[in-house]
Amino acid sequence: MRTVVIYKSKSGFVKKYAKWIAEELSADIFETTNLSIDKLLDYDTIIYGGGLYAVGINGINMITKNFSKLKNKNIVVFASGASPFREEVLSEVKNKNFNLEQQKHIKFFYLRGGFDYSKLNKVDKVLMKLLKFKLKRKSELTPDEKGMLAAYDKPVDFTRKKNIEKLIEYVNSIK
Ligand SMILES: Cc1cc2nc3c(=O)[nH]c(=O)nc-3n(C[C@H](O)[C@H](O)[C@H](O)COP(=O)(O)O)c2cc1C
Repeated sequence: MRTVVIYKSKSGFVKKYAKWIAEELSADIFETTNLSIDKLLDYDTIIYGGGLYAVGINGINMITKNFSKLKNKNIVVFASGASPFREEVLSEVKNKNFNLEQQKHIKFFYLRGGFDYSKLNKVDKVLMKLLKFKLKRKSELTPDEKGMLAAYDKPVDFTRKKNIEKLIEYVNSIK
């Protein structure tokens, strides 16, 4: 069975997971930039990884817009956000990014990434500055919000190789 890992990563967290996953599965790996959808047709299992940006999975259109071409494949998607894993977050992400048919077909995993303000592009820096401003004006902050504020000054990296175990187990089970 041929497996490919494709990913889109802004500051490197998703890239790190994508590399670990590809190594573990001896799979091919490509960044999605300039990658033609036809290239994916050579594979039986497609693993897509993208960062979470306002609950949207970065670049997921590549899978969802081409779903009719890909639905005879095993599709696995992982998203990496700065927030800790929570069931509610998982459902919110699935509902925002996939329609019902896609939710049934696509196996989804959340692999916690990190946050590094210094690596953001200009637009994301502005967006995150606005969020910082909003958080600073709140009278009470949740522990996650406090963590987020602290991360502006000191980058956080929650990527751990063990986080990929369930995804690897799943892919090996469909081989
Ligand atoms: C503009 C912006 C929006 C974000 N939105 C979310 C979010 O909705 N949920 C979350 O958990 N993390 C969010 N993050 C954090 C990123 O998902 C996190 O840094 C992720 O690890 C990025 O992976 P990448 O650098 O490989 O793209 C956001 C970051 C930025 C800059």
